[in-house]
Amino acid sequence: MQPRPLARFEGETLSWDGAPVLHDVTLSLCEGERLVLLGHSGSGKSTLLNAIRLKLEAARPAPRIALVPQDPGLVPQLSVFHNVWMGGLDDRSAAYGLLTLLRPPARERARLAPVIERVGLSGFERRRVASLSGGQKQRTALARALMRGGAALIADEPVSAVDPRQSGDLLAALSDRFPTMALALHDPERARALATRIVGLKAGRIVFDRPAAELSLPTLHALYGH
Ligand SMILES: Nc1ncnc2c1ncn2[C@@H]1O[C@H](COP(=O)(O)OP(=O)(O)OP(=O)(O)O)[C@@H](O)[C@H]1O
Repeated sequence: MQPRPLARFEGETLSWDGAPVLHDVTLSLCEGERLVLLGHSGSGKSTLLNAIRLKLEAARPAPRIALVPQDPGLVPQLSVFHNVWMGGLDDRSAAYGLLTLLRPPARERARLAPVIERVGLSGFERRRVASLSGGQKQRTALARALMRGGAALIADEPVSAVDPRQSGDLLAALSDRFPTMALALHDPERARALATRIVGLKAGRIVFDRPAAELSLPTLHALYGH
């Protein structure tokens, strides 16, 4: 049986405020795929991820999705624990949310502990996000997505601020958790290791959309040439 497309584009132009960014986009994201977008800064990776998110949100029934935006959208005044906990906010009542904000119950701390450990932030639970390094903030955002879970993950350069040794391990944690993923990455080697399919963007277009195993590193690096 063919995998089911969760999002599909047929010759679409993707724009911001009427200004086209990507032309003639034909693409689908199917269940079970790990789709990685590669291309120069400004080539439209975030634009395409945003369009994929909108398609997923518009589907009926809409799949549960987790997001790791480029600007991670953490609440800096709150602790690591609270920011991660917010990944599951809409699974709980408002009253329970308020209670947890005021005084995290032990069972909630225990529930989050494995996720916080998975991203290497054990011991940082009580630290305010404002006081963290860029990489620690990014790991907090990844833990929030892992906490949320869902059918699909959309992540925009989710490991850009962590060191290369950790980034492979963090991407593995994401692919263990999410059956379907669409990610922007900037590292062709990481992309090849993670992706089932890679989409290359250049000069306002998709220049290739192929299984990762069929793409050589020189082909991927050529995206960044002039
Ligand atoms: N929210 C937005 N509102 C208006 N224009 C936007 C918005 N986001 C992106 N753009 C524009 O779309 C074009 C492509 O940007 P986009 O962020 O999609 O590229 P990118 O490949 O993700 O870049 P980077 O690697 O630097 O994040 C740029 O010209 C950018 O100014």
